[in-house]
Amino acid sequence: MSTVTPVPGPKGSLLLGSLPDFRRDVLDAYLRGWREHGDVVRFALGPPGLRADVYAVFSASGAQQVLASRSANFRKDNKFYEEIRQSLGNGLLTSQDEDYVRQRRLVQPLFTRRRVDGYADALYEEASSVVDAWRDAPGSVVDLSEEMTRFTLRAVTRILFGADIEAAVDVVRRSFPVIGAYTRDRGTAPVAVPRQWPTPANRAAARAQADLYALCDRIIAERRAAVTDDGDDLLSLLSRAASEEDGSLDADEVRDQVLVFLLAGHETTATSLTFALHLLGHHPKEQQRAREEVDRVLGGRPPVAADLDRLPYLTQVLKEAMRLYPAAPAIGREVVADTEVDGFPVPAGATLLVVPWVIHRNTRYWEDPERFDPERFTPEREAGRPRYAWMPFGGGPRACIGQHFSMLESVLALATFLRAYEVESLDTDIPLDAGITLTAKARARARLTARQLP
Ligand code: HEM
Repeated sequence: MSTVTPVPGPKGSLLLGSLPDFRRDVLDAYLRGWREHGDVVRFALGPPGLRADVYAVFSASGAQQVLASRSANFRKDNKFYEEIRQSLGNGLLTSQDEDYVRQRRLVQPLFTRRRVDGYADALYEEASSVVDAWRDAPGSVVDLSEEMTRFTLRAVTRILFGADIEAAVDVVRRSFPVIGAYTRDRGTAPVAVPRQWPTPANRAAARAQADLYALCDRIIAERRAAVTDDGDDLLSLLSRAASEEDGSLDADEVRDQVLVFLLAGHETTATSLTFALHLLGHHPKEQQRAREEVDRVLGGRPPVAADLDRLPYLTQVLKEAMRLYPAAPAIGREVVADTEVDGFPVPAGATLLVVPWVIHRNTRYWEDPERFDPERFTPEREAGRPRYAWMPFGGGPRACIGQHFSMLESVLALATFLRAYEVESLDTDIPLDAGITLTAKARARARLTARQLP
């Protein structure tokens, strides 16, 4: 007979279980769950009779089992992914089975290391135009979150879609937060009213979705009008696949793909960059060390892809920022066969969350976890830690396709920014929003002081 222990967890309120805690501050609810109950925790959400169990995994070994070694037992069939599918379509992030295999095979060539390294010039140009624009910032103060969102969105539309659509910034900034909050709320609600009902939340989400679809259609149409079919960016690749006779991609799939890459390709990296700069702006010593490395390695020349390996301290800073602020704070799955995670039983049909927000703070791997300390990522110290103790990009067969793109973009951008400015953060404790991704809920202001370029 098996001797597995039932999964512990908070009782929560009599009426709604842990749902009010999740609604109030889900990141805090995860952390408290881990502190009080351990590495695998069961949260009961909703009123008795409609209560849904959500299993949360807070250990590196558990994450590895769910995402990699036992990944066949966990699918993207959970409510949260279903909500994303409803809002953003069936692109590479949400698709499964044959659709997924076909889509991934199609876009994979654009994300090989060599190919991504070829985007370095464009990334540097976009980062330089941010640096130029900052010279006119009123009072030399900027909101890092707004600046980084604009930067990453411009970079992704230019590189992946060959488009320069300034209007995209407004539409995306207005629409994605609405979809994010809506997805999170419906994803945890015991019962959600049908999307077609004219409630204020449904109407706002439908409007946001329509605006995003219109934006994607416009990106696709403008691109079609502008070029022949020999482009080699994502949009050209998708359009060619759509016009092939075997119908390997239909028009909706092209739009869904554009939408997913628009979201996944910018908001996440914007969060990493925002918090990397925000943290450096509070830690002048670390900032100075990173800048000295940049000056030493680059001198006066623009950064190139090979500099990623030559800027180890800056990369450590970025990794530490991504540890403290993982852009995907929880990664959801549905359990499809009774199985065990870290020795605890999880039943088929349950929702399961792998939670980098907590794994990145688990004291089993991280001493004094709330402290900003890039030294944690020296090669020696990294080698002493389990692979999944740091996992902002997920892992296993569904790991992030944009990992190298994002790291290259962030390091080149940080090098470009730090070379031109000293950064002083003016806000502490930026409130966070954990919708589809983790974002700053308030401004993260920084005062910039221009430097004499070396
Ligand atoms: C800091 C930056 C980023 C973070 C933290 C991040 C995080 C993640 C995570 C955790 C997953 C796995 C989700 C799951 O297993 O359910 C994922 C998947 C994905 N990411 Fe990223 N991502 C980042 C940047 C990017 C960029 C720059 C792109 C595109 C250019 C991108 C595109 C995607 C796509 C398409 C998937 C789905 C991949 C698949 O299932 O095959 N991401 N990302």
